Amino acid sequence: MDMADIIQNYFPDLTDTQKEQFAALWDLYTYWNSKINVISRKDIGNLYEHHILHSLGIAKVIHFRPGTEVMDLGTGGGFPGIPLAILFPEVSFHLVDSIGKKVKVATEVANAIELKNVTARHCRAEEEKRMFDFVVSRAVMPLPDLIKIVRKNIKKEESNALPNGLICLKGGELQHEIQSVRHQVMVTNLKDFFKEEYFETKKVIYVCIN
Ligand SMILES: C[S@@+](CC[C@H](N)C(=O)[O-])C[C@H]1O[C@@H](n2cnc3c(N)ncnc32)[C@H](O)[C@@H]1O
Repeated sequence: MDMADIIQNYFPDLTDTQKEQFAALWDLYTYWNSKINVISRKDIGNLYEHHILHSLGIAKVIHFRPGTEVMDLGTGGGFPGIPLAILFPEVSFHLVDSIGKKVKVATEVANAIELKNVTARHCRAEEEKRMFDFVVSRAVMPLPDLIKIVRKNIKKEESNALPNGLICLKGGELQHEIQSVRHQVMVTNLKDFFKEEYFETKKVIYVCIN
C-alpha cells in the first residue's frame, strides 16, 4: 500500500491534484527534515499517519466554507496548516511561527506543491494583528495561553456552521487545561474517526471565541 493511501481511505473524495499534492509531501518532508528538523527524525517514517492524517483530524470537526480565513499558530514545518490547505483549496491559511527556519520549510513545501492558498510569516503570534475566522494549532502551548493570544485575531462576523474560534489538536489528559477555560469548549475524540492506535488518545478541541 502506498503511504499516501491512508489519507485516501479517510478522505475518499480527493481530486487528482490533491492526491498528487499529498503524495509529493513524502519526498519534500524527508528532504527538508534532513536539513532542518521539523519532525522528530525517529518519527519521519510515520509522516502520513502521525502528522498529515492527524492534521486532517480538524476536517472531521469542521468543513470550512470557501473564503474562510485561518491562521495556523506555531505551524513549525506546516502542521496542521499544509495538509488542511491541500484539503480545502478555497480556504486561505496563514502560517505563523517564531522560528524562521521552520517557516522556510513550510514555505518551500507549499511552493513546491503550488499551494495558492497559503501565506507564511516569521513572527511571534503575539505580534500578528490580522483577523481570521479560525485559528488552528498543534502542540504549541496550553489552551489558556493560546486563548489569550488569539482573542485579538478572531473576527466578529461568522461565516461557518461553527462560530469562529480556536481549534487545536491535543493528546492525553486535558481535563485540567479545559477546566480553567471560561469559553464554550467542544472535545472530539479522533479515535471515533481514525482506527489506528496512534489516535486512541488524540483529541480535537474547539473553543468558541467571541
Ligand atoms: C512542538 S512545535 C509544533 C509545530 C507544528 N505545529 C507541528 O505540530 O508539527 C511548536 C512550535 O510553536 C512555535 N511557537 C511557540 N510559541 C510561539 C509563539 N508565541 N508564536 C509563534 N510560534 C510559536 C515554535 O517555534 C515551534 O515551531
